[in-house]
Amino acid sequence: MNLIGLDREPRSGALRLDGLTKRFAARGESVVAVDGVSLDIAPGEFITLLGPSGCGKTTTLRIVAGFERATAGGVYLDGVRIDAVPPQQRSMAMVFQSYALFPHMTVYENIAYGLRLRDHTKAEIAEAVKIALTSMNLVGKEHRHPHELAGGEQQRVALARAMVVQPKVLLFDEPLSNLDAKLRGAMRAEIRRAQHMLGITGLYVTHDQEEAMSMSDRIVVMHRGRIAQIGTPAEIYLRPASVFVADFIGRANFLEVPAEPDRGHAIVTAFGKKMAVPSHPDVTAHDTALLMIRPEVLSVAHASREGEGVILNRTFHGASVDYEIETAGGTVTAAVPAPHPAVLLTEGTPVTVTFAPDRAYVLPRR
Ligand SMILES: Nc1ncnc2c1ncn2[C@@H]1O[C@H](COP(=O)(O)OP(=O)(O)OP(=O)(O)O)[C@@H](O)[C@H]1O
Repeated sequence: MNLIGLDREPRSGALRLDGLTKRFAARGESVVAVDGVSLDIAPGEFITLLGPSGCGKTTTLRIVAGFERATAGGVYLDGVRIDAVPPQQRSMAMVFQSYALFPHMTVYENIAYGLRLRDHTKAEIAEAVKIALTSMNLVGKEHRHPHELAGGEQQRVALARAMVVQPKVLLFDEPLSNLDAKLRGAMRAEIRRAQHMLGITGLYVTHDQEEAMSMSDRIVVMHRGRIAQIGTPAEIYLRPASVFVADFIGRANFLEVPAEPDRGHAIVTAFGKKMAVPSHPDVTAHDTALLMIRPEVLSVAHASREGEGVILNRTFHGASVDYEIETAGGTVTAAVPAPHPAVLLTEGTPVTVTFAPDRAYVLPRR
């Protein structure tokens, strides 16, 4: 998208959060919403703040946008501290869950709004809006008002309006929560495509782990105002820094096992077999640790004699089947690709339970 205002240097948009802390006074009590958050975001990177309700992600985003002032710490854009810069002068644009479109303006006027506030000719604006309309698949809708559009279309207008002014940073506050699941999937891809094409840095807030995983270059998992882990989606999913992260990102079985550390691995016994499993560095000798096995990592097969477990329950999901299995180490869930109906295992079936050790992970119990 070749929009106007491409006068900024191509690799700008480096964002630094340095020890951000935010305290709110609520009913005579002090609430620490954000607690020493430090983060470096590279130009053009797409970062997601992910965490449960109340973990401080929205407050962090609002501080970056300038809607909220940090109690301590600072925000830097391309090395310049911007805490005192008003929101509209930060070279950032925000996309909200509620779309926040101007209801009395047409699609065209909504998208053109930010450009009209700047020094652009009518022809430049028309050209930029046309490109934005095309790229967001809104051609033919330019004369409609927001209430004449579907939710997904409204969000595309909001996105076009934010991008057309060529900000250095795009901020997203749960922008897809009001859309149905299928549309959400399509919009994730559209947001990523547009953000990548324009090379704009993206900071995205969500509590939806699947959304974070499918969109982000890196995910920042937050817990009680602090960063619990920063990493690529794969790092966070496969090598979580804590039980909290493992549990929050997707589903996980946790088996309590004695563990002996051994060069980045831990020697554990699971389902009657001794094995070396990749291990968190904080697992120490003689620890009782937690062996994390994602449900899709477990293989289940009918045992001709006594197996490692017995099927307690089966849930058919279409593409996969969940089996709840009682084992000596506790009840585990296995998610296996849906087989031919004749091969579905039934309750009470004795089964063997196996997994590839390098697809599991040992965490300290803490
Ligand atoms: N204006 C405010 N006054 C008092 N407390 C606030 C204010 N804004 C947020 N908080 C508190 O700060 C904490 C973090 O809130 P925040 O909205 O940042 O979390 P969140 O992770 O975005 O949650 P959600 O997904 O529910 O929006 C919460 O305990 C919240 O109640």
